Amino acid sequence: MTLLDVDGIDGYYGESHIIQDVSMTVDEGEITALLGRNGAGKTSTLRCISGATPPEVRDGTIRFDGTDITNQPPEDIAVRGISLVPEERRVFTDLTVAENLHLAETVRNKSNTWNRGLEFKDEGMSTDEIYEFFPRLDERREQKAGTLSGGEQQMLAIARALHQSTDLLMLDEPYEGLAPQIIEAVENAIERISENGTTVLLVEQNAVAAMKIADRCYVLDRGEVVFEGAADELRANDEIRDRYLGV
Ligand SMILES: Nc1ncnc2c1ncn2[C@@H]1O[C@H](COP(=O)(O)OP(=O)(O)OP(=O)(O)O)[C@@H](O)[C@H]1O
Repeated sequence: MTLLDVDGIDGYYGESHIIQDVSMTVDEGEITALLGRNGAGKTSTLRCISGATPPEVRDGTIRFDGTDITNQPPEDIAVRGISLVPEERRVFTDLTVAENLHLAETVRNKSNTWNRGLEFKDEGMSTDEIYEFFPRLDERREQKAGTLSGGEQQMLAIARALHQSTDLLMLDEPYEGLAPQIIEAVENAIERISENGTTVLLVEQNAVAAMKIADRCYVLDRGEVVFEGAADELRANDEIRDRYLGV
């Protein structure tokens, strides 16, 4: 079943037409990867979906679970079950792991009442569930987030997102700046999240790593979709990989 349906969107930063007629679907239970070089428009596409502005969507439709969410405020989209872990990870470096998680939980509970009567339809993961899911974070509860490794910080950022009820988890370049063996740990975490029933939209420049765990892939170039297909098809397509991904 299609969970997210992006249908011919055009996204603009002021007069710059950056996202050009982009269509993609994300099926429930799958890991979908959105790939492309630096500046291809991956982050901008995620921002359109999450309701962050800019860019502004001037044409086309974004439907989540059948509902039109195009250009809705980000908090209205979040309560429907879409969670975004942005590229910059946004953990509070001076706070401990436990404090970071506590803060995420507090914000979730508050936004239930703040959101003009809108409510998350389910609870997110509890702190205990999160520690079960990420044993590394459990071991480092009292450690300041700023002293964690890059991979651990990424896991903490993902854990914070899962504190809100999440049907679709969108990850913006989770492997950026991580050493290969750490990438593997984050990969494993994403796979377990997927097996646990959460649909994943993974944005990555590291196409090789993303193709390993993705079911379907989209490749963007200059704000346009230039390939869509199964991860195996992309792996077998030397031309597209060479031309748009450099791998
Ligand atoms: N706030 C902004 N105002 C104007 N142009 C922007 C803005 N943010 C991004 N762009 C432009 O939009 C295009 C796509 O950028 P985007 O960040 O979406 O690409 P990306 O594929 O995510 O690349 P990266 O890996 O560098 O994040 C780029 O040409 C960029 O310069």
